Amino acid sequence: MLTIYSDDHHLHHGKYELIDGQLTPCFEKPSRADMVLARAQKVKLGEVAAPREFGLAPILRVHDEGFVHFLKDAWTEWQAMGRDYDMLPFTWPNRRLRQTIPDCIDGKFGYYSFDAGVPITAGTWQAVSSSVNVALTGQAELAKGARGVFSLCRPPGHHAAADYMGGYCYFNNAAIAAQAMLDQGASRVAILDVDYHHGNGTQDIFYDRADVLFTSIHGDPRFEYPFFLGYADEKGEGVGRGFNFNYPLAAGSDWSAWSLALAAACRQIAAYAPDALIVSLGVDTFKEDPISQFKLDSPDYLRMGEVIGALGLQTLFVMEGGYAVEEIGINAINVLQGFDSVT
Ligand SMILES: NCCCCCC(=O)NO
Ligand SMILES: [Zn+2]
Repeated sequence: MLTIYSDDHHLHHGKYELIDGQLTPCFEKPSRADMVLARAQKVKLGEVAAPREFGLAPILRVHDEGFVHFLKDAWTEWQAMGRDYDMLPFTWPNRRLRQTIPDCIDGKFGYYSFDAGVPITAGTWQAVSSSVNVALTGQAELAKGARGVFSLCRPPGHHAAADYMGGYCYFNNAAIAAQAMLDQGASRVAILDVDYHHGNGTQDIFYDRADVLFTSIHGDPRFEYPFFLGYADEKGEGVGRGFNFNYPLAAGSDWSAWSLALAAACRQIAAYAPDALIVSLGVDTFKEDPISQFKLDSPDYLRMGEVIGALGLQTLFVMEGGYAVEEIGINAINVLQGFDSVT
């Protein structure tokens, strides 16, 4: 399987995130993608190609213009205030507060984010732009007829909605790739989000649409981030009703429980008969993941890939989460090898 990868992800390395009441060294760090790339090369998964440049147009097909330009100019504006350390938001427009965009960068950052998991640094803009180009180059390769392509995106994207970032995500790589497929003539695209966390951003982007089916298997939001989306009763709205399926699972879920949800999601995907499938590939479902509470083991990822491959769909895998750095490469590439093993 072809892998699309850019070294530009090294330009984004936040120092701290606010989690569990403490400023904590970022779990979302460059070594994650380095380990996945190393594993792909070690097992000779296939060619590794650099991304092509697609510019802002495909990003603006998904994200709000004000949001995009905030992200583009943020670091410069931050530095102009004499701040040479990472940006982090610290206040958000909650219920009954004005949904207005302040002039002050701290207010703007709060308006365009939903948690304190999105440090912005000098290199963040370049890194997130390249991460989108990695997804779009993968989509372009799929459009040439490839059965499966791996877009090794970093930073990840599935928590990012049209006008807010969060959970280590800035631009929604998978959503931008899905929209590109539709803009190039696809009628229906299915997204399967296997990350441990609900893809609230992806769901939000396509929630009122029938041309993208969103399915997600994740930690139950009653106990797990992102808490405020990802419940089973979220089915879509308007013409999008019936095209959103959430499979929240209890803490401690292992392959026996997780695979049942995967089978259910695959039944929905097969019935939808999409032109292509995008998999938001997070492997923070791993039993040793430091911030997650599922119990999948490395061999389970081979089986995951086999089940996805059995759908018989052209598939773009877009890297999302996974923080057990020693095993992230094995687990992510196991999915792709499992997919490739299905003929
Ligand atoms: N800072 C709270 C947890 C962020 C989760 C990031 C992730 O892996 N999402 O899939
Ligand atoms: Zn995750």
